Amino acid sequence: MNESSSSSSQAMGTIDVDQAFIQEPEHRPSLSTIEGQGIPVWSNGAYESVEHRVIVNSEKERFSIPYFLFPAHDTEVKPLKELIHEHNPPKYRPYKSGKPSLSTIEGQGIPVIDLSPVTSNNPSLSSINALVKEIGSACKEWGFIQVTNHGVPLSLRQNLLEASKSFFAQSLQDKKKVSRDETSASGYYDTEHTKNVRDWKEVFDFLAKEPTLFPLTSDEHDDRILHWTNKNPQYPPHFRDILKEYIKEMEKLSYKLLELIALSLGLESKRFEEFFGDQTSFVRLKYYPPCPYSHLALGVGPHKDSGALTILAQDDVGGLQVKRKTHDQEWINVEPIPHAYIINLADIIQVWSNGAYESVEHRVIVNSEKERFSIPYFLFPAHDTEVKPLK
Ligand SMILES: O=C(O)CCC(=O)C(=O)O
Ligand SMILES: [Fe+2]
Repeated sequence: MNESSSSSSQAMGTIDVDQAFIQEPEHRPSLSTIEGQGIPVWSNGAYESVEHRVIVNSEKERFSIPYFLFPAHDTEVKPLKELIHEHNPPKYRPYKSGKPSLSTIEGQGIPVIDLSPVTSNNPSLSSINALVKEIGSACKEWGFIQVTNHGVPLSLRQNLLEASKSFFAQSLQDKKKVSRDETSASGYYDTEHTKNVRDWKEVFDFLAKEPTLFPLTSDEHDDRILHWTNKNPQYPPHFRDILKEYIKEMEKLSYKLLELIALSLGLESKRFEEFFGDQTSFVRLKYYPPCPYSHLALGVGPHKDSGALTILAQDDVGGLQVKRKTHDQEWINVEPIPHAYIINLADIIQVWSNGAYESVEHRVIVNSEKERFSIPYFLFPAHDTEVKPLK
């Protein structure tokens, strides 16, 4: 099914696997066994592999002896060219055979930092200094942090999560009433691609500032400015109010984080504030439907965030992975910690810090059974900020 027909006629949960969702081999989620890849690929999908299972018996034991026929490890598995023609274009991309290495590991390691020194009353100077140090090493070594005692009311986060679930549970037709369009970057869409591969997700974006000023073109001599406003879904009730309240909390938290990051770099605590007067930040509600092709698709392909930083709430399903910066470059699971926020440094902090703090590659794997919700807040400076290393 091609992309335009899938996006216009069906909700994502029911889409057939599509070339556009298939990840390059090196980006595929890890598999501990190979499934459905030999004959189905060679036959260009004419013969599909079939899901099967073994039930157990309460009284009898059972023995079986499968023989798993695998080709040589260096076989390039792709549809046979005799089976490809105009009416039957290739359905799979080539990949190397062999048992894929277990490419993700359980993730202890991503630092968890308690922000109470900057969220409680009357903190001591020494506790703030210790926190700044902790933030500095987490930024250098990981670029990803989980923070607790961040000051964002739990009830507000839960309300927004519930509102998000109600919104995405609507029919595609209803969601498309607030589709993103050329008049504003705000709204619903389900066709985002990361590095030319379509993500298995739906999103709803809501701008932090109304209007958000954005240049019409990227030409620096063109000073025509767009004034973006938000799409306002009628359902669920109070959606907009909850979003607005949540954004206020994200702003507060982001200013605290910017101060800590500035101090950890040896800068004045308010050094970054001037860039955020007319900020172009936005909150994104994300819905990852269960994916029957979880070994081929990703919720979000490997990428780095392009803003200053991202403050992310994830539910308890898991799926976010970070590429560890150390020599092994392993994908590490970012384990859900109830009520914590995940902070990741993005490209603009990397530039401001002159490379001291790098933005880090991450991705989201999908789950074959469970849906997942997450809420990133992308902190971006004003559109006319000239992003360069601070002198
Ligand atoms: O959903 C997530 O956990 C992370 C999403 C993400 O990385 C992004 O939207 O940039
Ligand atoms: Fe991201």
